[in-house]
Amino acid sequence: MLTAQAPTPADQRLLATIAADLPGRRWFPVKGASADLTVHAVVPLVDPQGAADVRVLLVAARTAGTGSLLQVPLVVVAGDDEAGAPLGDGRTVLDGAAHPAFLRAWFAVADGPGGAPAHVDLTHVQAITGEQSNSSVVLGAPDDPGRAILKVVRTLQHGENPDVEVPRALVEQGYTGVPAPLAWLRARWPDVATGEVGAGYLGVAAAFVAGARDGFELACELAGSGSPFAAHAHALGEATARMHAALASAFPTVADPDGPDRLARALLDRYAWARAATPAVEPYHAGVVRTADEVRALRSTPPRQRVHGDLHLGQVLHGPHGWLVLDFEGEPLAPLEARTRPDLAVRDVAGLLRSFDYAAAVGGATGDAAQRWVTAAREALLAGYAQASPPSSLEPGDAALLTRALELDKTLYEAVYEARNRPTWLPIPLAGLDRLAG
Ligand SMILES: Nc1ncnc2c1ncn2[C@@H]1O[C@H](COP(=O)(O)OP(=O)(O)O)[C@@H](O)[C@H]1O
Ligand SMILES: O=P(O)(O)O[C@H]1O[C@H](CO)[C@@H](O[C@H]2O[C@H](CO)[C@@H](O)[C@H](O)[C@H]2O)[C@H](O)[C@H]1O
Repeated sequence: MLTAQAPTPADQRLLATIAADLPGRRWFPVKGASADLTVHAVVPLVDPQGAADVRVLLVAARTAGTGSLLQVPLVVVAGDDEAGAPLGDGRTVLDGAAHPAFLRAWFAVADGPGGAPAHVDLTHVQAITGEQSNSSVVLGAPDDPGRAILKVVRTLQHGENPDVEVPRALVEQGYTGVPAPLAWLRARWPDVATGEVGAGYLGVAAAFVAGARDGFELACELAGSGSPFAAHAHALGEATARMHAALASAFPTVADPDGPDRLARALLDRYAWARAATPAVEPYHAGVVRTADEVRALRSTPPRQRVHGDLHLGQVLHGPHGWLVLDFEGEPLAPLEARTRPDLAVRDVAGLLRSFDYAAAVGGATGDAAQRWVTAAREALLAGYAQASPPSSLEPGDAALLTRALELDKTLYEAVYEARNRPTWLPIPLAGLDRLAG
């Protein structure tokens, strides 16, 4: 495992050169607030070919109320390059995430069964440009059967990375609904607030699924053209049920006698967290309290188990053999401990249901047509999930209340996510709050 080093004045100068560019990047976690950026540490990666100078900066980003540690891989090359920023000394600094020198350096020290993919052409790289919180790069030429995709984690945390731990456990179970992890890179660095040194993941590479479509792009396209998504949604419901069964056999499940009370409190806490982050949720307070009261009156909730934690259409791929699930990191805005805790499986179903609202809105469906598209997709997803799950211990009315409460919980989270990351998308969760708690 690598150990981060103290930054040099040259690293602070590198950051100063690119700092103005960072807040505009999709992965930058706090939009619209002025962030104080400093290089906290540097991970020593070296290009084995010595073709360029690789600098992986761990940048502390502080704004009023939040603080993050961001991974910013850079490559410094001699001469001019219009893709980068001149350093004023005849050299240029480039974004490293998709640069062959960074990728060679990364794989030279990564762990895992595919740690040194001699068969993958690291000069043939393509950065993914979708709606993502991290930076993913596809490695290898289109006809290369050993293609991989490397995810460079942008917001770093100490601890296990569920995106490595969970797919590995599922693959060991013989489950085929996730791309197999091939390589991962860990490092030690001091915590920004306490200085305590801990270890965390900088990135993970997985087998690339060729010929697959991002579920969100597919759903937006179908919603926009007025084409149904119901058959896909039914299959996605079935795939989600199979994923939950595999997770329940790979990780412990726990009965939760205090489930209704715990969930009611969690919903109220979520509201308080969201209200502190954005005043836009204020009008829904009474609706949240009402739902929490209904949840508290439930007789029981199902046992808790390991779940995906942030399942939505952007986390699933529609491939030649059906749906595959990605990105087991849970909600990026939540602390790691909360993201790995056993939880209600129906939370993932609620996440997917929310996604249909997003796909209709972003895909451009409007009015009654949008409403019909969303309703058909919702019903099909729930039917597919129920069909492939063991019989529920809940009365149908209680199951519907649980799903609605978890949808409301997710929508409050989304309001914060959008306020921070994509303020122009905030109306999507606010419309959801109107429906669920208006
Ligand atoms: N194994 C894979 N094969 C093909 N495409 C993938 C694979 N993993 C991720 N992708 C694509 O990359 C996108 C981002 O991946 P994801 O793990 O969701 O990253 P993030 O944490 O940044 O949201 C996905 O939406 C998908 O389109
Ligand atoms: O995919 P991530 O783990 O980065 O998840 C975060 O970002 C998602 C957006 O990229 C966000 O999802 C929201 O937008 C999606 C469309 O872009 C939509 O499909 C989801 O339903 C909606 O929640 C997710 O909440 C956030 O944690």
